[in-house]
Amino acid sequence: METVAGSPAVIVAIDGPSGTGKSSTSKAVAAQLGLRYLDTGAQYRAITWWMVHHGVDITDPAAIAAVAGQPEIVSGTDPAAPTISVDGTDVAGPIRTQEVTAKVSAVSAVPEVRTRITELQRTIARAAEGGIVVEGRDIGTTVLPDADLKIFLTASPEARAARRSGELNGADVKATQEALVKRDAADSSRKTSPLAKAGDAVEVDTTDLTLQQVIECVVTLVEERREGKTLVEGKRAAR
Ligand SMILES: Nc1ncnc2c1ncn2[C@@H]1O[C@H](COP(=O)(O)OP(=O)(O)OP(=O)(O)O)[C@@H](O)[C@H]1O
Ligand SMILES: Nc1ccn([C@@H]2O[C@H](COP(=O)(O)O)[C@@H](O)[C@H]2O)c(=O)n1
Repeated sequence: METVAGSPAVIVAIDGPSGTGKSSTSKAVAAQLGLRYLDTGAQYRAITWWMVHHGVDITDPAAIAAVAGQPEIVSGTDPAAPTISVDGTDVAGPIRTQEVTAKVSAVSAVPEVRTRITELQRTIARAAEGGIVVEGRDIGTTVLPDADLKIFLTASPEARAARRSGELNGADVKATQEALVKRDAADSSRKTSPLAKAGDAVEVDTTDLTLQQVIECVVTLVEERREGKTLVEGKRAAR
């Protein structure tokens, strides 16, 4: 399978805790290299929004599991304009509220929710003929264990909180840090596909890097992987 530009298709998995730069990096890398882009956190937020909107008790995993198959979640994978809708409603704004952010870890820990969303993610990745960058928490470990390249982004909690509070117009950095550390702890300690670095992932600590430096680092890693694939395919063709 080849991309429009003639390069082999690549599947890139980017995981890491909150605020490490997964979305910003993944979007930019995908746009630069002509790949599709999937924000899997947006899908978990979308199903959480649906649960809240339908009055499902978020503290009751059985209640969440019973309706996990109902919402129809559609993700648009253009890195220049990613979209997310639930049952035909554009939820790009509502999924970013404090309420959804506070509840998403509980909903995403329910195994029935993960099975449903993981299937959706694999279907989207399979359909991306030219390749895709998929970002989340369990992409390299569970969703796409055969990805061509796995990256695990990290950054100190202080750096991540400063980035996030900048986004929230100078919100209290300490409170922001506590909230993201709490969410990471919940995501890392759940039983089903927790936030974790895959054994074969390349770890990039972004604490002291600018976003542009991280993007360049990941673009280089993808290009190297593509060159490797071209060599392997060339050898196969020559046999
Ligand atoms: N290396 C960096 N240096 C400074 N700011 C950065 C860097 N990387 C990302 N940012 C900024 O930090 C904020 C969080 O980045 P981003 O949303 O990409 O993180 P994330 O890992 O996807 O977070 P989440 O998992 O919570 O969605 C954004 O405002 C982004 O512009
Ligand atoms: N692969 C993933 C991606 C996300 N989650 C859960 O969704 C939450 C929101 O993610 P953001 O990237 O939008 O911050 C996250 O805290 C996880 O609970 C997940 O479980 N698996």
